[in-house]
Amino acid sequence: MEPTRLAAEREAALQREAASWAAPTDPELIPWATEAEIPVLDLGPYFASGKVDDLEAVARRLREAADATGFHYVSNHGVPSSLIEEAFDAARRFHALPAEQKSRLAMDTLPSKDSEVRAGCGYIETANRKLPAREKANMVAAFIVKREIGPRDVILDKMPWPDENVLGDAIAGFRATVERYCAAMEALALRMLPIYAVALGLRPGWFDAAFRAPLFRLRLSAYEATPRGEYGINPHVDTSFFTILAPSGPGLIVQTRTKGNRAWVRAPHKPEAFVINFGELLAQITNDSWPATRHYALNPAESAIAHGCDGGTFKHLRFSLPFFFNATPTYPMAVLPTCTDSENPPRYPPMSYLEGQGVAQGE
Ligand SMILES: O=C(O)CCC(=O)C(=O)O
Ligand SMILES: [Fe+2]
Repeated sequence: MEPTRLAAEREAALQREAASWAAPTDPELIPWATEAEIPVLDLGPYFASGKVDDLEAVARRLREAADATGFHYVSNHGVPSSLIEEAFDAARRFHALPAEQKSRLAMDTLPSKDSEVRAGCGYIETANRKLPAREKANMVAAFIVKREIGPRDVILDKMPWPDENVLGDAIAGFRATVERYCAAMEALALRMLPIYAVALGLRPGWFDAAFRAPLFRLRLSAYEATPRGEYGINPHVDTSFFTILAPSGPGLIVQTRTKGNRAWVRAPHKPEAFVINFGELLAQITNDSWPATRHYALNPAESAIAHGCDGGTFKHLRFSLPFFFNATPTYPMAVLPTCTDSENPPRYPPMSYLEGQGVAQGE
């Protein structure tokens, strides 16, 4: 079957499957994850020394996390907390702009000459049915930019940035901050690749060739208090290789699969750490041995206030900054040699992100 058809069919199958995930909208019904269920990988020792022993130690932890639950945090990642705060502040200032200004940057109304380059970028308002497209609305607003070096030349310059000349102080420095945050996230993602390679039984530089011109997408999301019975963002898996997520407060719910038993748990908020979600591209090359993380989010502001906490730094709004990280979008990604054998043949033909997950993402 043609790879793109295959990918489209996979997305359709995934949507059907997602409809059957029993994901409670009331966070009170969901237990908090234990430390064992969601391990924190300390990147500090390996990043500081660059030594093989430290690489192998953190890779072992990753392997355990992947086998046990398929989800983890990273701490001592080297991204300054001041930059993360600035990025949250940029998100806050963007979402505080007048609705009329934001609607000029709306994802589906951008000029057609840029529509291919800007597919999936720009502003989506709250109560949208995009990303993911599901029956229930996503009670989240977002501003999305991406960078894709390659034939389509999707550079940050071509993103629908708010006009700082027109909007003045309210948004001054926004683009510079977002670009600095993207650069820091990309550098972190690239530094994490050897850990992923070693955890998968490969040499540290295994992923270098596939990630020469990585595609990334950054989303600045704002969740108002999620009404009862609704989702902030519907249950889904990310299309990425992995996603590095910074939430401003609690509200992320993930499905663990401890000893094969799937269970929804509330991910505790760890301001000093990033959350890492495995995406579909990683699932593809691991022959589904590292499945994409099922997750959703809501802003439990009301329940947080009832429990004597103000819902995070930003009171009633919850912000999150997911950085979706991918290989070079045209690079054919084959199932890894360590994830297949004669009894477990590859489930997927070599397929680039653009031929595969990118189809469902509307690239
Ligand atoms: O806001 C969150 O914690 C998760 C967001 C998310 O899953 C996404 O945007 O893909
Ligand atoms: Fe996600």
